[in-house]
Amino acid sequence: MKAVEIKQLTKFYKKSRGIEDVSFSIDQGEIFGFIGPNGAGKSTTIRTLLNFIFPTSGSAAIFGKDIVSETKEIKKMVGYLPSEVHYYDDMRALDLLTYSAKFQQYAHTQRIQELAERLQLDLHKKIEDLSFGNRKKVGIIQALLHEPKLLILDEPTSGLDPLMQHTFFELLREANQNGATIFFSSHILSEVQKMCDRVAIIKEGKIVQIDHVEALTKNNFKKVKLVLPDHEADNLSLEGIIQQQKQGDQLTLLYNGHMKDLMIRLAEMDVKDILIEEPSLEEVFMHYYE
Ligand SMILES: Nc1ncnc2c1ncn2[C@@H]1O[C@H](COP(=O)(O)OP(=O)(O)OP(=O)(O)O)[C@@H](O)[C@H]1O
Repeated sequence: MKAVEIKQLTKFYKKSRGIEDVSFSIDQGEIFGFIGPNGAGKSTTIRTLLNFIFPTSGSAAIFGKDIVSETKEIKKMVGYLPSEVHYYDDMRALDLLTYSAKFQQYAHTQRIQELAERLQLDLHKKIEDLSFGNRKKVGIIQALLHEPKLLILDEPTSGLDPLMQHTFFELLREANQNGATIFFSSHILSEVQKMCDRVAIIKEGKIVQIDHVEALTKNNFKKVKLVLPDHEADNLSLEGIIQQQKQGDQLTLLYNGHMKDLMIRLAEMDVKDILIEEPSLEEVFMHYYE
């Protein structure tokens, strides 16, 4: 059974497009990245999965349960961190989390304390007195508290300082080692590259690519840095060059053609130095959006 199975899911807000014909699945135990620019449809997908909004057509299941008719069962298995955390401002963080734990039928006072300590959150402050980042920590604790089988995280690191991001990723890895599946939506590609096994790229409401992070960055593309003398041209024309940029005496190419063709072309040139490396997910990703 898949942790998440989405089949031709479509959501229109009246006439405007949210997502269209989205299909993919996430295996149990996977850390799955979901990336795309603003307005691509990441939150719409997540909100539909959690039954906050109804699909226009298509279907999806979480651990075999239908997202519309069996949402109650799904909620027990899912920890959700929204991109923006809104709470009752007048409550203390501790009271809110204790209330939330009771709601989930979990009396986990010790776990609340433990997570708050690791995230350096003062539980005795009122929500309204917490900074954006500290509110986010309340959301993280709430999502992790009942040790859910699936964690759905929408832009989870926004507002966290680098040290806290590190702690947060540690907590996620621990949850994953204990069996949790993680669905990680983000537009910060470096963190998706660091955390995720596979990634789906969404653009204008449609999935444009699904692959292993490693395959996306390793198999298809190479980043080629050439140092050229002044008399060489500022650009290179060769099939397979996706992008090129000249800075000083350095020409950087994003290339997905045959290596041999590139070698033959370079052999005709006066190349002073060359470096061939794997592009970052960001460099590959940007290409999908041009
Ligand atoms: N409540 C709504 N009413 C009408 N249109 C909406 C609504 N919510 C989202 N949309 C539209 O649906 C599309 C997808 O938006 P969505 O918020 O899912 O994108 P996103 O990938 O999460 O973007 P971001 O990274 O900015 O959060 C956008 O064109 C957006 O304008």
